Amino acid sequence: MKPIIAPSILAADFANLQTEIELLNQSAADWIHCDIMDGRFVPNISFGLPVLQAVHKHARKPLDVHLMIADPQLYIEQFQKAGANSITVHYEACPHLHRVIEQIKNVDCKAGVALNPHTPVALLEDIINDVDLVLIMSVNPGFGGQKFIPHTYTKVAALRELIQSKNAHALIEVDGGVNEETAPLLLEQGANVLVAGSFVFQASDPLQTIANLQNIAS
Ligand SMILES: O=C(CO)[C@@H](O)[C@H](O)COP(=O)(O)O
Repeated sequence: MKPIIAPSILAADFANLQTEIELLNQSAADWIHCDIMDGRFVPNISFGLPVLQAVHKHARKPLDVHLMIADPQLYIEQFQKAGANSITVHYEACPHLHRVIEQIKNVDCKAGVALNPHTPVALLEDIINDVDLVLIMSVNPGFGGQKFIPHTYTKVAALRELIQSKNAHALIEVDGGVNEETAPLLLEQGANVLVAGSFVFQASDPLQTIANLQNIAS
């Protein structure tokens, strides 16, 4: 099966965001990945609700919202209203993760949980049947254009095993340093969704780059 490709607009030209969204509309991208950073959970600030609303006005693909924020439970309804189709919160930011996942589902969004590079997949054992996707960070969250952490391959394989052993249906999404070298190996280990920022937006031909990612045989 072809992977789901979710270009991350963190790497887009924010001064020409409408043009960048139109480009993704014309591309083979399946989702548009939106990275929300608050300067608290991660040491960077990206954009928030008004920008997401603006993106939603032009986007013709589902918005995959990745909340890299502290206290995400306070903002779930607002992000859904701003246009999110899926909302992913960090395991490390949610002492009451099950409750937040329910909150996301109650507003009819797909619910995801993200793991930082140091957080083991095994910690998801008791929540894996409740989530629609698991996002494995393959860089430390906060910045685009970082070097891929190779241990991610093992984590993807471990997550695939966990999902199979629990008869769960969560998608495996990988985010950070995805490119033509890392993508085929990630798919081999069982990844279903590839997030790519700089690899897409810094390419000379972003449309072809997205199509190539989607056509990698796993
Ligand atoms: O969440 C993040 C960074 O925290 C990612 O979505 C990055 O935006 C991916 O960027 P590249 O590594 O593909 O440039």
